[in-house]
Formats: sequence, structure tokens, C-alpha cells
Amino acid sequence: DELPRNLFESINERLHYMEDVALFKAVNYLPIENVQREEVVIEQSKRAAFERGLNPQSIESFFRVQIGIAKAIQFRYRADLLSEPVPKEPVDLNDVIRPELLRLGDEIVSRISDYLTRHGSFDQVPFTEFEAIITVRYVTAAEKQRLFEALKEVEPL
Ligand SMILES: O=C(O)C(=O)C[C@]1(C(=O)O)C=C[C@@H](O)C=C1
Repeated sequence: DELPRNLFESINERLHYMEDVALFKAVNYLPIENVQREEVVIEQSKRAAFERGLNPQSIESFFRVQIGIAKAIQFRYRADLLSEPVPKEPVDLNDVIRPELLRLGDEIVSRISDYLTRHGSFDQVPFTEFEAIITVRYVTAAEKQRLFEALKEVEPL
């Protein structure tokens, strides 16, 4: 019956922020990859998973795929920024974007949990439904596939 559209929209929203992240880092000469920050994001996702009755290890794997794609988006956009004028006023990474990313991470975990509670698995959801909602430019078709596969691996405690 119902599709996890809200979940897919939250995933898309998280990926959409990566252009703002990349712009902030480009104008401030910061590296794209921040391993320490990734661990903060992963730890929070595992805590949220446990609270929502999901296997933290399976959420960690899904978040690692999301973060990998987040970095790929940032590298592609940063390359474009080398030959374009700065398109807008950057949004502050620490004060604005990172808190939003943590909030969206919690929202993604709770929406996965809600869907699995009602439907047991994502097996009945066609990839085309996911693909249609992930509209962020700089995400490849192969990355969408990998992200959807990782989502389907998330399991209850
Ligand atoms: O917070 C950042 O700096 C981001 O770029 C976001 C993010 C993430 O997806 O959470 C992605 C790449 C970084 O290595 C760390 C975290």
C-alpha cells in the first residue's frame, strides 16, 4: 500500500544540503572530508537506531553509504565552483547546516523504523519510486542504486 515517500524526501533533503556544505567549505578553503565529523554522525545514527528498535550495525552501513555519496556530491560541485562565480551567500556549516544534518539523520532513522514496523521490509517498494524522489543534481544513477540497496539491508534489532 503506502510508499515511504516521506522517508525518501528526507534522504533527498539530506543530500541536497551537500551543495551548501561544499560552497561553505570552498569559500573557507576547508577540506571536504572530515573523518571526525563522520564518526559523530555515525554514532548519533546508531544511538537513534537503537532507540527506534533498529539494528545499529545495519544503520551504520546505510549511513556510511549516504556519507560516501555526500562527499562525491561535494567533490563534483566543488569542481564546478572552480570555474563559476560564487553563486550565493554561503550558509554557516557549524551553526546551521550540521545541526540540520543531525536532525535529518534522526528523521531518516525514525521514518525507516516506522515503515519497517508497518511493512516488515522495503522489498515491495520499486526502485523507480525512490529514484523519482532523489532529485539532487550530482548524484549518479549508480549511487542511487547503491543507496537503495543499503536501505533495504536495514533490519530490526
Ligand atoms: O559535516 C560535514 O562537513 C559534511 O560534509 C557532511 C558529512 C555527512 O554526510 O554527514 C559528509 C562528509 C564529511 O566527511 C562529514 C560529514
